Amino acid sequence: MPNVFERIAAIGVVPVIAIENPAHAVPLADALLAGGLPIAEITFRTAAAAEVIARMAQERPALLVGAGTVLDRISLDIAIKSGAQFGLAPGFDAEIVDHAADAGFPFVPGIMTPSELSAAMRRGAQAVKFFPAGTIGGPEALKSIAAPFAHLGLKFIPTGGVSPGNLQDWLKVPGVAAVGGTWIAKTEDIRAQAWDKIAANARDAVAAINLHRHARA
Ligand SMILES: O=C(O)C(=O)C[C@H](O)[C@H](O)COP(=O)(O)O
Repeated sequence: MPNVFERIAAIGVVPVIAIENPAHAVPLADALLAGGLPIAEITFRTAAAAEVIARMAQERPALLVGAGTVLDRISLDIAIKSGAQFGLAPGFDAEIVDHAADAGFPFVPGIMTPSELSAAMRRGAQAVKFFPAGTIGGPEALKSIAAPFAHLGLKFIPTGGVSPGNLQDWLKVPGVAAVGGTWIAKTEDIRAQAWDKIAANARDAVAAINLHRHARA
């Protein structure tokens, strides 16, 4: 069984989700699964996050459920208790990274500078979220920042400003395991229960990943 980081890399795209209503958890999971995208990052930006994670984890075990926007130890504990299989944060916080490691919980901290990358690496991170990817300077910025660390095998998940239009450029950067973004399952589409639209977005994203991988094979 591949570990969580390997599973994320195999899927190649992580939908970042802010969902408001726990009743939408299972239909959203089904839309993603129908689109061939068995992963969700449920952010702690809404009060519903823990309940959504719990419902998805219990009722749709085929979905790899991560907790996003984990900004403190309490959220981390709640994420673990709710059944999240991994966690992510937009920034690097050594206390949270250590707490996750102590709990044996796979965690992806956010970084935007070589110093943060270095600190994340020293604390044992295997993968980092490059955030806010577009604003920092796009794929060229990540290429430059990652170059001195390339021999260490660290994996990157650029997030923030990634879209269907630039996804291919991000995937070309060495070390990028997956891309992340909100475009697949937007809060307003979840609110409107636009499950077919979300499934279609998921399908398109998966197709773009596969196209890139076949072109390289
Ligand atoms: O919430 C977090 O923990 C984050 O890391 C932030 C999100 O990943 C970005 O807000 C993505 O935003 P888009 O540019 O709309 O794809």
